[in-house]
Amino acid sequence: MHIVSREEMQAIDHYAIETIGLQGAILMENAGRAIFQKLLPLLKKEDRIGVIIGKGNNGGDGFVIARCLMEKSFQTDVWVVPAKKELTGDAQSHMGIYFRAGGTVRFIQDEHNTFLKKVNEYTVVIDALLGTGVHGEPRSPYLGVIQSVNQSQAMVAAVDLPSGVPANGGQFTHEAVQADHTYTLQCPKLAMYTKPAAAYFGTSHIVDIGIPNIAFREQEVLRRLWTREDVLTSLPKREAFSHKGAHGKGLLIAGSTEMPGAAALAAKGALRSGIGLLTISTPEEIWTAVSTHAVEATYVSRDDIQFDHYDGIALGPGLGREKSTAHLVKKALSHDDIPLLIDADGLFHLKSYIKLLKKRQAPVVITPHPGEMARLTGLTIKEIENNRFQTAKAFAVNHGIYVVLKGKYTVISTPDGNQFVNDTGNAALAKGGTGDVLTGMIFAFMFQHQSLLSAICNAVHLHGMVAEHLTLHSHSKLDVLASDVTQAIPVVLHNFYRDTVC
Ligand SMILES: NC(=O)C1=CN([C@@H]2O[C@H](COP(=O)(O)OP(=O)(O)OC[C@H]3O[C@@H](n4cnc5c(N)ncnc54)[C@H](O)[C@@H]3O)[C@@H](O)[C@H]2O)[C@@H](O)CC1
Ligand SMILES: [K+]
Repeated sequence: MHIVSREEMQAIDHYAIETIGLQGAILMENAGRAIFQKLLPLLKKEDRIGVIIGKGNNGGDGFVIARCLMEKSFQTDVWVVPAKKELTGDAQSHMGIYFRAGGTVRFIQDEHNTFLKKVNEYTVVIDALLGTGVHGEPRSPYLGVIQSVNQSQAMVAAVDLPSGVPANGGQFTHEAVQADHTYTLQCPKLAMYTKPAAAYFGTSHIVDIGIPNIAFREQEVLRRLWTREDVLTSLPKREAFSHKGAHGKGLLIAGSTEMPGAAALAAKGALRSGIGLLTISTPEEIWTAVSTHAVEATYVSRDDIQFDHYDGIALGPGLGREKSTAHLVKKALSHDDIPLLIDADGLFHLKSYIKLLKKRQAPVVITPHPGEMARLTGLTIKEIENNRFQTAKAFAVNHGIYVVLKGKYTVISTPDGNQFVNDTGNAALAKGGTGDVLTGMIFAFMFQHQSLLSAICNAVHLHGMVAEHLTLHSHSKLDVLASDVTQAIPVVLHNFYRDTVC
């Protein structure tokens, strides 16, 4: 499923209407009807429903929903913000259809006080005020209407976007509709996956309005959600006659005397995700501590690493930021025919050797959180958070690497500019150590998947699913530990494999 910016959505609508010939009024009919069908199971006969309509095409969708509600005899008031003559195009057409089908409306300008009273009596409000066409802070009278909707006790169902939320996300401080349900047309907009916009959507529903796939291909939308179906079709098969050497001989350079746990967690993540052979390079003082948790691994001292012996290298978790560990990053980068995964303190050192990235033959994957990304790019964390998609893509393309920008919706960017969004996981993962586990999972998958991209995306997806599994069955979001995540990988993998043919 694609994820689009406001400009991409407008271009896709335009292509569907002008090139394909699927008229805007038909798309609007599809949109309104499809939303109504999805909304129906949530409605009760005794509900008092207010449909609130703005001046653009979002309002037009509202007229279709209002007609569907009327046809099913729901108690509905339709409130219109602009004067009648201000409605144009497809919205005007659907207002006409609604009137000729027997519908009536009330204008907020004419009955402002009645509207304020009524909005508090509704049990359901349909927000069809503003959609992808909004620019900046909602102006009067929209802002006041939005405030009234937010103060009411009604269940609020937003059409396409909660009104006032910018489709592209980014920072905003103005008031916008706080929806309980948002019915997003055709495909998610960027706002659904960015802060603070994501918090306004309530439960999101994707509504198919019939725009043909060719419209997305022609607009070359390079961003999409990585779904369960993607995982099921790309999880690796383990061949019956395969041997340990066929599933990756990996070197994990991680851990320090202060942070032995990071090495253990990354190792455990890799071992639980099917790596064939794992060698861990940590300071010798902590071999015993780490090997208690990763008995299946072998160990090599930092001075004796033979980089060429491995199919891939992961480095960074708990490595430490001392100068003495920086040369390991340089060495790993210099062995440019070996795939490399860099995380945590490895990213700290990477900043000094960033020019080496472009010289490499084999792929590089980095897994920064916003703080690490800020340091790498020279931007602030706020700037990263406000432009997650743009900054991750620019960095991946400029340096020819895969960037896994972690967060509530982890964004995976490829060297050729494609982006994939993960929507699994929850706040249980907002703890030290869970990133180390993810590094291990990605590392192990790198050796076992047909494509590096599906290895990364599957690891991120499953890592999130493990958190969801734990909080669904046995833990609260508070008490999940990174080591619990490593322990629950098997049950989640088992469930996925049960659903595949592998
Ligand atoms: N043919 C299409 O393009 C389709 C569009 N659809 C709907 O149309 C929406 C987009 O329609 P529009 O482009 O007409 O835009 P909107 O309906 O989102 O709103 C545009 C109107 O709001 C005004 N406006 C913009 N910023 C404002 C602000 N800050 N304060 C107050 N008013 C403001 C504009 O002047 C314009 O009149 C989508 O979100 C979707 O709901 C659907 O009907 C499907 C088909
Ligand atoms: K809306």
